[in-house]
Amino acid sequence: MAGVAGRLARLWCSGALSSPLQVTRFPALQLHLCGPAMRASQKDFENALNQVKLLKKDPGNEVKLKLYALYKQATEGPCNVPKPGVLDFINKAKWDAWNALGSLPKETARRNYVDLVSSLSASSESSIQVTPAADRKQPGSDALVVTSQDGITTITLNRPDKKNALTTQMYHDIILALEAASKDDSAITVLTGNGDYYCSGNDLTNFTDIPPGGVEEKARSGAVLLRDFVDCFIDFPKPLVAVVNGPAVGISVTILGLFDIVYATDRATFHTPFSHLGQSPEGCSSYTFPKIMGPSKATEMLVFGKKLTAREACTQGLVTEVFPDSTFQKEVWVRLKAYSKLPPNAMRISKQVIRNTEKEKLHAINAEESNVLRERWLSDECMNAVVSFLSKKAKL
Ligand SMILES: CCCCCCCCCC/C=C/CC(=O)SCCNC(=O)CCNC(=O)[C@H](O)C(C)(C)COP(=O)(O)OP(=O)(O)OC[C@H]1O[C@@H](n2cnc3c(N)ncnc32)[C@H](O)[C@@H]1OP(=O)(O)O
Repeated sequence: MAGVAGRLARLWCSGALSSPLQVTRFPALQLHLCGPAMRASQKDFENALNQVKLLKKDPGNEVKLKLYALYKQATEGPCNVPKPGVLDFINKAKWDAWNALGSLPKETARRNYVDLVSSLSASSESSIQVTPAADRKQPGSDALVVTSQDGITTITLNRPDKKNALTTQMYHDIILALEAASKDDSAITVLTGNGDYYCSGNDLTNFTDIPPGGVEEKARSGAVLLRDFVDCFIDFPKPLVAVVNGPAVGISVTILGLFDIVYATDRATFHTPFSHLGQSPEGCSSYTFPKIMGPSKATEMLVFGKKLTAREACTQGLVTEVFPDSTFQKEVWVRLKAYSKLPPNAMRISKQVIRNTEKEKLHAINAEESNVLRERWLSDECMNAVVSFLSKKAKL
């Protein structure tokens, strides 16, 4: 990521972004390239600084790095701090982006910052998917699709190119979708994935999006988000079904212990490589997995990262039933449509009778797991694993 941002920033400085394609992608540059010395006043710059806080859509890490670099260049001039160590990957990415601006004059950096923010504000206003976080009722992006039909609300993870890895926005949106589904008139709620994967777990680029408070602050807010996310599954009042359409990794596996039914294609696998990633179990799996499959099988999965096939997961009790991939969708949906016609109140009450005795305990376990993980995220073991993945040196 640092490389891409650095290359982008270097191109920007060199004026090479003047081709029609690049001007379309960064419309703000058009102003900068076509007019001689269009100046940005200090007031324009301050307005842009305020505007950036009001962006409705997360512009992504590359753009944020660029904003950071331009801000530093505009306020302090060329990069004047020592290069961070190789393991300090977030500060190094920021340093790279700033350093790549070379001797770009402060005034030009200010102008570019103002133009970039104004292009972001324009595209953010024209996006119909986005609503302010505070009153967001629908998913904030198309990475999550929620449909309701035949008494079933289906929440579909929709980032097939990224194996449905969960961004922070998606955690928020799943929370909102579950809250809405708990109150709508559907009888059953389903979580599934689009594409060949069910879900590859936490999106590891979540680790690169560091707030001004630094990594500690990120770990703290990550732990709160994790806890809120898992709490929603613990409290979900209606039958909750996972339709596992392909391999599942990390948190998408651990929360299965909180589902009422798990249907899986025979192509699915179940993998919780927490030790490999320097992390520790979440989703209440430290409690549900030993309970479901016994402590030693749970240890193989959660401590040693043993990957289970769908049939193994079914034998261990994590999966309810396995279907041949060729008939998976058809068989599962016929089954679910039939179940959704059962009296909804009776189903809800029966679920609660089955689950309620454990709720308090599960909330306490969730809180503890989230705290432990917060510490883990700050460990060298975890940081090294994330760096390895992001620099394409490691895969599971
Ligand atoms: C302090 C931070 C807090 C943030 C907020 C946290 C809130 C809660 C956190 C809860 C914690 C959960 C723990 C976990 O879930 S651990 C599991 C994490 N997942 C992984 O480690 C999987 C990593 N991915 C892989 O190993 C492989 O991609 C794969 C899944 C085995 C698939 O391999 P395959 O060769 O088939 O496909 P590609 O690798 O080419 O993947 C296609 C593209 O998708 C990108 N990808 C896939 N998975 C992820 C992921 N988890 N995070 C980010 N990106 C992912 C992959 O990079 C490819 O992208 P590209 O096309 O741009 O190269």
